[in-house]
This record gives sequence, C-alpha cells and structure tokens, in this order.
Amino acid sequence: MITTDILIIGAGPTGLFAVFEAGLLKMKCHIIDALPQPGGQLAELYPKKPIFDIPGYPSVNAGELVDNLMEQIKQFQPGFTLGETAISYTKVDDEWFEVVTNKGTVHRCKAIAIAGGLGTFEPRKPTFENVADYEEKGLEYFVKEPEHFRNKRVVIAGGGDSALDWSVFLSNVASEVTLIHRRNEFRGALDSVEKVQDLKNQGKIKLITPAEVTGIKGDGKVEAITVAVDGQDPYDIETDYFIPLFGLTPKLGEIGNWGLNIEKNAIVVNNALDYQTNIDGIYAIGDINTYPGKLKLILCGFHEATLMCQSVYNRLNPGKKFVLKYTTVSGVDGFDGSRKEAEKAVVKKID
Ligand SMILES: Cc1cc2nc3c(=O)[nH]c(=O)nc-3n(C[C@H](O)[C@H](O)[C@H](O)COP(=O)(O)OP(=O)(O)OC[C@H]3O[C@@H](n4cnc5c(N)ncnc54)[C@H](O)[C@@H]3O)c2cc1C
Repeated sequence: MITTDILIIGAGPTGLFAVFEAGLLKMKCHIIDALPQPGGQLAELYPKKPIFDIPGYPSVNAGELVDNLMEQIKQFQPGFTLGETAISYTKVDDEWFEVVTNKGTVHRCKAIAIAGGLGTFEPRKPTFENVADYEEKGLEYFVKEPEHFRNKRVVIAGGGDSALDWSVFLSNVASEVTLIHRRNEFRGALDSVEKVQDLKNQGKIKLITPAEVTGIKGDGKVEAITVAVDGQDPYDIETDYFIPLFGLTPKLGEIGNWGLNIEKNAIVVNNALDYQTNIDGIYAIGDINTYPGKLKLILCGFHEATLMCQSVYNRLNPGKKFVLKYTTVSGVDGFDGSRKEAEKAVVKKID
C-alpha cells in the first residue's frame, strides 16, 4: 500500500505543479496517471507545439515545459504510479481515504486532488464513412512530431486554437497548408486568427470557409480530400495529410461514479474558496473542474493547484497558523538575496 498526504490523480501540468506547491508546505504527494509518461495533454497531444501564455516564458515547447515542471518538483521526491487508472475511492476513517487503480494498487492518502484534465483523450472524428480506413495512413488526429510533415501537403480542418495554431506552425514546415472551417468566424484566440489571416495574405496558408471536408480519397493512404464549399459543387484537393482538429471528447471514466457533482463532463468545485468538490477532502483542479468563469488554461490550473494546497495544509494542520513567505524572500534561513541562494531557500519556505 502506498501512503501519502495528497494523492494527485493526473500527471498533467496541474498535477505536477501541485506537487511543488504541496512541497513548499511540507506535504508529500503521490501521482497516478493512466498514461505511461507525465505531462498530460502536453506530452500526449502536442509535445512540440510552442506555448505562448506561460508567465515568464515568451515561448516554450510543451515538452520542455513538462521537463521543467519535473525538474522543479524533483526536490520534493513525489511518488509516481504511471500506466494505471484511478477507479474507486473509499473514506476509511476521519483521516484517511483509499484509492484503488485498475491494476489493484491501493493508495492511502489524507486528501485527493483530481487533476484528470480531459480524462481519456478521445478526438472528435469526422463523420463520413471511410474515416477508419485512413487513420494513421495520412489521417492524423494529433500533431506529435511536426517534422513528419516537412515538405508535405497538409489539409487541416477545424475552427479552434489547435487548428489555428498548427496551421500557423506548419506553414513554416509543410510545402502547402490548407485550413478548412465550416464557418467564417473562428473560435480560437484573436491573435491566432490574425496570424492565420496574415499568412493567408502572404500566400502561405490557403483558407477555405465556410466549407466542410466530406470525404477522403486514396489507394491505401490519403491522396485527396473532398471539400464542399457553401453553394458550390464539391471538389477534390490533393494532399498528403488530412488533420481534422475538432477537439476532444471529455471522458471522466469511473470518477464520474464517485458521487461528485458533475456538469457537462466536468467536476463542479467551490471556486470561491479552494476548488473542493461536494465531497469533503476531495478537490478537483485544472481542466477537469468547472465553476463560473472557468478557463481551461495551464496557468489557471497552476493557480487552482496553489489554492488547493493551502486548503489541504489547513485541513491537515488545524489551528496551525500558516505564514505566507515568498520562495525568494530575503532572510529565509540565511538567504542573502542572490538567485543561487534563492534556489536553495525554495525548499525551506515553511518551518
Ligand atoms: C492542441 C492543444 C493546444 C493547447 N495549447 C495551450 C496553450 O497554448 N496554452 C494553454 O494554457 N493551454 C493550452 N492547451 C490546454 C492545456 O493543454 C490544458 O489546459 C492542460 O493540459 C490542462 O492540464 P491538466 O493537468 O489539468 O490536465 P491534462 O493535461 O489533461 O492531464 C490530465 C492527466 O490526467 C490523467 N488522468 C485522467 N483521469 C485519470 C484517472 N482516472 N486515473 C489516472 N490518470 C488519469 C490523464 O491521463 C492525463 O495525463 C492546449 C490544449 C490542446 C489540446
């Protein structure tokens, strides 16, 4: 049996950063993840995509951000159970929970932080008939390795951030990028929409809207897609790859049966306080939770992880006054204010 203070379900960026915040408060964490590697969506779906909205990083590749988070939490020596899915929990007594995985591993903990993101990753697929015939034969639902598309013709479909960001990125890699969306308006960030417009004006991206891809053609692999533009006869576009980026279907799995309040596949939390669920001692942080104004962004997950840890600290140390000190504050255990000393001081925040 594995025993810990906080059991974190999900090793995405939110779960990883929670280990750091818990460590500052001298709480031990263990992380379970269904995937064989840490990093959540960043490692599984877009390891090579640059991310522009992490404070302090003008740009950082998703994979690099995961590596940095792992480096940052190393000092707190979290335990990892990878490749196992948390399926059930029981409240053993006033102090302890037990969580069991699909492989029978039993985890004992004083608080549970569900950082399960989108749960299992199920891409929304095009609905026309022969889709399955072309999967991994030119039909790709994720861009894991952009170099794969170097000097190839690529058709991307979708209107959200993924479709926009990858169109922009691949316009410097692929020989031809066509972006097809069923509306004239896009759902993604304004900045990304403007970048796509600029690249269209420079002739680096072909933009076809409002239009829909209605079929794939090719002998054993994608050779062309059929596009139906509003009010016109469908026509074919020759391409080496078709990448439909229609988003992911969230699947909570067994956690959906834990008696938690669920709204639209997300766990309802108390955002005014500490991201606790309707079950005392069980928190939900990151993409998996919902509350008024929720944004599914990495930096929001970091914030939620921080407040969750403060709440668990108060739970585990009733009556003990928590004094917030900054990790770089001068005077912590002889810290002289230099960056080098600050790094040492990080692990000495609370005594
Ligand atoms: C293509 C794309 C581009 C994006 N770009 C950006 C961007 O530029 N900036 C930004 O801020 N956000 C971006 N996002 C969103 C960002 O990836 C998410 O907000 C972030 O990953 C959420 O982190 P998380 O840790 O909450 O969840 P996730 O990263 O989804 O990790 C959750 C983990 O929990 C595991 N898990 C789930 N259920 C269980 C269970 N029962 N047992 C064990 N493990 C479980 C999963 O396997 C997964 O590894 C992007 C998303 C996509 C898809």
